[in-house]
Amino acid sequence: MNVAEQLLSGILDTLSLQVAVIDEASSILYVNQAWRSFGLFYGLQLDTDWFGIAYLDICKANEDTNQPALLEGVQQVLSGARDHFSIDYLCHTPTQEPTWLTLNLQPMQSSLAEQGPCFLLTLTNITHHKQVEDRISALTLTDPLTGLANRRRLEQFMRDEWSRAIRHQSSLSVMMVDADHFKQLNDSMGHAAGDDCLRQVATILQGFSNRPGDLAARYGGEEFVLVLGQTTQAEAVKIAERIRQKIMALDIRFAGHRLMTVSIGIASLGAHHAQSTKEQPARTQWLNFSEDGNLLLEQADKALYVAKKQGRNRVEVYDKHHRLTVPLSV
Ligand SMILES: Nc1nc2c(ncn2[C@@H]2O[C@H](COP(=O)(O)OP(=O)(O)OP(=O)(O)O)[C@@H](O)[C@H]2O)c(=O)[nH]1
Repeated sequence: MNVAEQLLSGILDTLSLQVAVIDEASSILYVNQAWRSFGLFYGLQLDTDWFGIAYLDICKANEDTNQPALLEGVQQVLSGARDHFSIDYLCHTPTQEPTWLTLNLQPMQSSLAEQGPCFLLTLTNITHHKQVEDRISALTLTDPLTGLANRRRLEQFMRDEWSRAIRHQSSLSVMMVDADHFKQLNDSMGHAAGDDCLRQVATILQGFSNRPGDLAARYGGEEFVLVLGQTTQAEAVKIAERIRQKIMALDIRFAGHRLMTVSIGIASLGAHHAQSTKEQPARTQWLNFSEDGNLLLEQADKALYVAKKQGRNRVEVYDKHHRLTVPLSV
């Protein structure tokens, strides 16, 4: 090795990036030290002979990399169908915490006379970057005051739960919970005490969001939403009553001796919304609901409005006061 070759080899072995060079048949021609070291996590020795092993075979033998998008991308670069391929994947080794890697593959500028075209393959550890991304994404979906889901998260969740309920023809209930006379509470106790009350209401709602299909969210101001998957209207009414009682039991008094209470509006998607007719069987009607979870939120809000009008500190359901007007697109 001349000086330049020694330096180059030193540079490649100093990189924390895993580097390999493969040929058109995906056979490995070279791996650097970081690549060998990562092999240790799979129980391989540092002096494992990688030369000649087909990289695509390694990918196919491993659950993390045996995915159509990855295999196809690699094959496309090797066949010249594309000039670059990159993919992120989660890598599980037997001895290490799961690691996120970015795979990059591209043809090299120079090729070896006897090997034909060569391709540079790099694997970059992006675990830290992914963790930060997850934290940021969690923050953008959380209400900072109460720690509940925020409106953006609620809207995502509603879309998913709505389509799940339609797909499985299961029930789904949504309740809108609004603190009564909260302006007065703020005015008499101060904004900080108001914030504390909102946190206490949030804790109670969170306590009723126990299953994967449930979500407690702050809708805005002193208004909250509780989504209850696979919950009928009758069940939701019972839960809402318990919530109303629990909030009264906090015994928060303001403006003289007024007790803090909440009004609750409920809307549900359930079998009774899709009664069959001669012309159209129930199933067809169900599937004809527009794919929009916002409908339930709007209906719950209307029921809440009725609860407020009827004197507050009460639970109202949407279809008790309104005929359902879900459009059936026939
Ligand atoms: N402390 C506190 N108050 C808030 C927050 N967000 C909204 N509010 C207050 O909540 C009050 C809501 O007042 P209104 O919309 O008039 O409703 P209300 O007084 O509860 O009356 P009803 O809903 O009709 O019973 C306003 O005074 C807002 O300033 C918050 O994050 N913290």
